[in-house]
Amino acid sequence: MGQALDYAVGLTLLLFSGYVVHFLYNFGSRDKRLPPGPPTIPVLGNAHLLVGSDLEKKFKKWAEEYGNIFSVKVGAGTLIFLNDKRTTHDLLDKRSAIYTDRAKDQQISTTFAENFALMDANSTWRAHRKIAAHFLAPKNLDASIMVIQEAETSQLMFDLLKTPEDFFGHVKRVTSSVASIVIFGFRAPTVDSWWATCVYEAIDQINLASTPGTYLPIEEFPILKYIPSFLAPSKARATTCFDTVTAIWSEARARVVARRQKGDHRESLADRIIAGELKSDQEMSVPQESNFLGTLHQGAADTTSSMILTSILHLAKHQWVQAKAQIELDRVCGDSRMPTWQDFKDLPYINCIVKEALRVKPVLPAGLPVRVSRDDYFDGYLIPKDAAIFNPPYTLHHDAKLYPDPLTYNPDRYLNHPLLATSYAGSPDYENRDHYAYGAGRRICVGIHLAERTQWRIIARLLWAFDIKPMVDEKGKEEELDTDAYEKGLLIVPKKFKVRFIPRSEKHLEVIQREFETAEAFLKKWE
Ligand code: HEM
Repeated sequence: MGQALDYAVGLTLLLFSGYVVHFLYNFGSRDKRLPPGPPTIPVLGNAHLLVGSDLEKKFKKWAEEYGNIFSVKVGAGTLIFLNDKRTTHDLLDKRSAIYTDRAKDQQISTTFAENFALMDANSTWRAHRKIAAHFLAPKNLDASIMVIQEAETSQLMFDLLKTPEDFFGHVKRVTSSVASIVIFGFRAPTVDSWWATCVYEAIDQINLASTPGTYLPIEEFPILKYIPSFLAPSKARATTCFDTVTAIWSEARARVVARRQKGDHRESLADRIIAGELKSDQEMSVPQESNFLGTLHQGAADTTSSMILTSILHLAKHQWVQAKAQIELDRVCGDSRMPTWQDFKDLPYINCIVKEALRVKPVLPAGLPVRVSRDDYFDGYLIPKDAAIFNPPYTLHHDAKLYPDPLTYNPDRYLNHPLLATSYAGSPDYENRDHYAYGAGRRICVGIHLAERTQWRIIARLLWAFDIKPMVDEKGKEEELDTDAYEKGLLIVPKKFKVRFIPRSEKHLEVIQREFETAEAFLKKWE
C-alpha cells in the first residue's frame, strides 16, 4: 500500500513537473499562425530584445526583415506591427470597428484613469472624443480664436528677438499657451506662469508613472500580479500620478469657474462646457470634466513644441530650405507684414516644412498602440484578440520605397502634397497619404487641426522674421548641429542645442516690435 502511494505521488510529481517544463517552454513562444517575427526564448518570448532607447530603429529593422506585418512575443502577450500603407489602411481604417480599443495595461489604466486618449473605445471615450472633435474643428478654430493665436505668435517673435538664447522656453510657452487659450480661455504670458508650467508638471508625473520598463508587465506575465504593493513601488506611482494630475486639472477648471463668477466669460472649451452650451452625451463629474480638459492640454503641449524644435534644428542645418521658403514669404508678404493663416494657400512651402519635420522625427515614433477586440485574419495570418497593434510612424517614414533617401531632411518631397494632413488622412486614396505622425483610423489625433495650424503659423512667422543659423564658437566658426540628438521616451524631444535667430532686416525688426505692441494689449485680456 505504502509503495503504491509513493508510486502515485512520484508519478503525479513527474507529470506536474513535465507540465511545468512544457508550460514554461511554450510560454512566450510564437503560435505558428501569427505573422513572423524574431526568434523567441522560453518564458520571455522576445521581451529581452525590447530594451534600450532606440526601439523605433529596431522595429524598422524587423520590418525590413519580416515585411509588412510582423509579431513580437512578450510572455503571454502579442504585439503586431503594421509597416506599410496598405496594411495600415486595411486594418486601422477599414476594419476600425475592431481596431479602436487601447492596449490593456493595468499601470496605464490607473495612471490615466480618466484620460480618454488611453480609454477603450467605450461610450465614455465616444462622448469625450465627440465633444473634443466638435470644439477643435476648423470652423471653430478659424473663427474668433484665430486672432488670439496670431497674437501669441507675435509674442513668440518678440521673445526670440529679446532673449533668443531661451528659445526652448519660448517655444514651450507658446505651444502651451495656444492650447490653454483654446481649452481654458487663459494664456501663459511667461514661461514660468501657471498655465505654462501646469501641463509640464502633469506630463512629468505621467512619465514617472508610465514609462515602459519602469513598472511590472502584469498583462504579459500574469504571475507578477501576486507581488505585493509594498514590493512594487510602481503601483503606488500610478495612483499618486492620477491624484496629482487630477488635482492640477481640478485647479485649472476652478480658475475658469472663478473667472466666470466675476462675469468674465470667454470663448473656450471649458467655458462652453461649464455654461452648459456644449453637452457631453455622457454625464461627467467635476473631476472627470477636469481630467477631460487636461487630457487635451497634455496632448497638445509637448507634442507641438517638440515638432517646432525639430523644425528649428533641421532648418538651422539646412540653410537652403530657409532661403527657398523666404523667397515665397517675400513675394507674398513683403517686409511690411507677417504671414497669417489666410496666406496658407499662397505659401505652400511652409506646409512642406511642417510635414517634413513630422516625417523625419515623428514625436511619437512608435505611435500609440490600439488593441484588436476579436480574432482577425490578414494576409493569411492570425491577429489574435487582445493583441497590441502598433503602426510606428518611424518605420513607415523611413521606408525608402515610400520616401526615397529617407534619412535626408528635404521638404521638397512634399511639393505635391499642398493640403493639410487631415485631407490625406481622411482620403480613400491611402497610397497618397503624406505621413502617419498623427496616427490612423478612429483614434487619429483629435487635436490634428489645432496642431497643423499652430505649427504652420509658427514656422511661417519664424522664417519671415529670422535667419536661423548655428551658433558660432569664439573663432567665429559655426558649430555642428546633431539632428539625431534626442531625449527618448514615449515622446521624443530634441536635446538642448544652440542656434542664432538673426532678424532679416531693420524693417522686419520694426514689424516684430510693432506687432507685439498691438498684440500685447490684446493679449492682456486673456491673462
Ligand atoms: C504636432 C502635434 C501633435 C502630434 C504629432 C500628435 C500626435 C498624436 C498621435 C500619434 C496620437 C495617437 C493616434 C492613434 O492612436 O492612432 C494622438 C492622439 C491624441 N492627440 Fe495628438 N498630436 C499632436 C497635437 C495634439 C493637440 C494639439 C491635441 C489637443 C488639442 C492633441 C490631443 C490628442 C488626444 C486627446 C489624443 C487621443 C485621441 C484618442 O485616443 O481618441 N494632440 N496624437
